[in-house]
Amino acid sequence: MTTSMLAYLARRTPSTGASYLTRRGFASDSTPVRKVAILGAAGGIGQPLSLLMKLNPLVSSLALYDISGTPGVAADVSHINTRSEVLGFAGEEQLGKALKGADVVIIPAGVPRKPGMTRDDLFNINAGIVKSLCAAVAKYCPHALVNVISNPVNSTVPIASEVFKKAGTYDEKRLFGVTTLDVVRAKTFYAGKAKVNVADVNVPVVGGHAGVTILPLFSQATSSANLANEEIEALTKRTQDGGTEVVEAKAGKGSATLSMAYAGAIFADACLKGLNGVPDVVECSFVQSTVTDLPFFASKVRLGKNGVEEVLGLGALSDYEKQGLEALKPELKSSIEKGIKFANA
Ligand SMILES: NC(=O)c1ccc[n+]([C@@H]2O[C@H](COP(=O)([O-])OP(=O)(O)OC[C@H]3O[C@@H](n4cnc5c(N)ncnc54)[C@H](O)[C@@H]3O)[C@@H](O)[C@H]2O)c1
Ligand SMILES: O=C(O)C[C@H](O)C(=O)O
Repeated sequence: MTTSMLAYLARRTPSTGASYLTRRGFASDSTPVRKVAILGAAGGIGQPLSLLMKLNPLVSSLALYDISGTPGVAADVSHINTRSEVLGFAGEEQLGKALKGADVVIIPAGVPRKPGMTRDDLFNINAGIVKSLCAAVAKYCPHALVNVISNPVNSTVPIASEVFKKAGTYDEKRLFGVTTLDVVRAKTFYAGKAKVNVADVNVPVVGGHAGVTILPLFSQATSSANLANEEIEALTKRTQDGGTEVVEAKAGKGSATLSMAYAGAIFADACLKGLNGVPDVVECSFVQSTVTDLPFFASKVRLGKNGVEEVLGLGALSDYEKQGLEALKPELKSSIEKGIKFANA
C-alpha cells in the first residue's frame, strides 16, 4: 500500500470508523481535485485497481469504464467511505463522459495470456483496443497522463504515441508504460534471497516489459547484499519470468491481476503526487527515451507537474547487466517498430 494510502487509513476515527476525510467531505482545502479514469475497470486487474484507487485520498473523482459490467463495480466500490466520487460507464457511447476532465487515465483493457503464450501473442487483439481507447483519450482528455498496462507494453506504448501524434496531442512527458510490477517482483525476490527487510529494498528495472527485455539492475539494489553471480542470474531470470510464473499457476484463468493492481496503484499514485508538486517522486516506467538508441525504454523517471520531469540514466552496470542490455535491444526494437507500423497502417 502506498504511503499516502497508509496515511489516509491512519487518520481513521476509531470510534466511528468514519474517516477524517469523509467527515469533511474532501481531503483538505489544499488537496487538488483530481479525476482518474480506469479503462477496462471490470476486468481482473480493473476491479482491484478500482478498489485501490478508491482508497487513494489524492483522487476526488473516479471514472470506471469498460465495455460492460462497470455499473456494478462502480456501485460496489462507491460505498467505501473515502474521498472520491465514483461513476461507472459502460459501452463506447459513454467513453467520452468517462474520460472528460481526467488527469490520469489508466488502461488495463485487453486480453491476458494463457499458458504457452507470449505477450506478443496478445498483439492482434490488444493493439486495436489500445489504439481506439487512445483515440478517445486524444479527443476527450488530451492533457491527461496515460498509464498503459495492456500488453504487449513494448508495442502498445508506441501505438499510443502514434495515435496521439496523428491527433496532434502527443506530449512524450504524458505517456507511460507501466512496468512497476517488474520492480515489485524484483524487490520481493531480492529481499527473499538476500534475507533483508523487503521494505528497505529498491531495485531499478530497465528495458521493457517482456522476457529478456526486462532487465533488473540488482547491482544497484538497496539494501546491498553479497549475492553470488549464480544467485543474481537466478533472480534475474525469475524476475523476467515472473509473469509466466503467474500465468502457469493460474492454469488458463489469466495472468497477474492482484499484484498488477497493486503495482498499477503505486504508479498512478506517483503520477498524482508528481502532478500535485510533491518533490522527488521517482518510479521506473517505459517512456520515450534517449537513454539508449531505442526510442522507448524503461528506466527511472522523475515525475512532476507535467508528467515526466526527467528520464534518469542507467547508472553503473555490472558486466552481466551490460550483456543483458545489449541482448535485449533487438527484441525491444522490433516490438517498438511493430507497434509503430500497426498504428500507421
Ligand atoms: N503491464 C503489466 O505489468 C501487466 C501485468 C498484468 C497484466 N497486464 C495486461 O493487462 C491486460 C488486462 O489483463 P486482465 O487480467 O485485467 O484481463 P481481463 O480479461 O480480466 O480484463 C480485461 C478487461 O478489459 C475489458 N476490455 C476489453 N476491450 C475493451 C475496450 N475496448 N474498452 C474497455 N475495456 C475493454 C474487458 O471487458 C475486461 O473487463 C492484459 O493485456 C494483460 O496482459 C499487464
Ligand atoms: O505475464 C503477463 O502476461 C502479464 C504481465 O505482463 C505480467 O508481467 O504479469
